[in-house]
Amino acid sequence: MESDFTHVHETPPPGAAPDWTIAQDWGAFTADEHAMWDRLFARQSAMLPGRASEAFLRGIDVLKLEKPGIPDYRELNARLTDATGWQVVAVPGLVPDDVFFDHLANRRFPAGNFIRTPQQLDYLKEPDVFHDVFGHVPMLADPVFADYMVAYGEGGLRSLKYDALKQLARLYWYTVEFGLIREGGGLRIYGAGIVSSYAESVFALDSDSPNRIGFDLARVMRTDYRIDDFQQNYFVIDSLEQLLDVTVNTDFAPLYAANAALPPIPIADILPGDAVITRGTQEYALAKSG
Ligand SMILES: C[C@H](O)[C@H](O)[C@H]1CNc2nc(N)[nH]c(=O)c2N1
Ligand SMILES: N[C@@H](Cc1ccccc1)C(=O)O
Ligand SMILES: [Fe+2]
Repeated sequence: MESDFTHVHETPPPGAAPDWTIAQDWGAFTADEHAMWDRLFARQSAMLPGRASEAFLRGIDVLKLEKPGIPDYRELNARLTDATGWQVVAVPGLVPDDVFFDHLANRRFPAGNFIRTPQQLDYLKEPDVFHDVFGHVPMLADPVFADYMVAYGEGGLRSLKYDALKQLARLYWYTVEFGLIREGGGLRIYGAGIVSSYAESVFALDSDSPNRIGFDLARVMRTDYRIDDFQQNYFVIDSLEQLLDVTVNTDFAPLYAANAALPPIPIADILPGDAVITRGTQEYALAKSG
């Protein structure tokens, strides 16, 4: 998951290329860092069958992510490129928005080249290699989702021309990071921010606290989100094909303009036009707000 503040200075840190990439230097990861990956992988992969979308589970399999240790991108990218032409590139952390979008538009997924400490086990502010590679990369092995991510990158670069970054970031947040999908007669998870979190993988499907609302493009692009706690809303797509078709075949420019003239939708609100799957109690968020 990415945080709200991204680098405002445009120059890459020392040792990084102009596109902010660095060598993964896989040999430099310590036994403890590999052990942290294995601990996180074991916990998530034990609880995701039946919860994560089939596309996600297929990606884990195709990319052989069950192999112990932090994946070596030389091996991972050979499989990923075979599947959809994507590759993972190492970056030191959050990169500027335009740099991020350009990578996606060129089928390069930027992954943080560090792993969380035991103290950060259940939450950290910046995306580490576990969130990025375990959370995001399996979906990039799915051809439809892989095409969505390229289109998103291109759309991101376009959104900067309309000063509509915030609207586009909401689309990313409610799909790529925290998306749910109808599957097998129920709901499954495809969002990376959920699958990389044990607690939210339970909360997103089982809790009666959050709203679960059928995906609607214009509505999602107006809806604020949390960056520091479980989501109060989850949006549900019918299929990855639906997500790709709707976003690629809609010209966002008129949407950007229309939404800019309207106030953001408060996080927990449900609108009359919403396709409501769960009208949440928001008890979790209310309890946390004290
Ligand atoms: C969409 C928006 O630009 C978003 O915050 C980007 C910014 N920079 C990033 N940088 C990295 N490395 N990873 C990310 O997920 C993001 N997200
Ligand atoms: N259709 C969007 C581009 C886009 C495609 C797919 C995902 C997100 C954005 C536009 O007109 O800008
Ligand atoms: Fe993320």
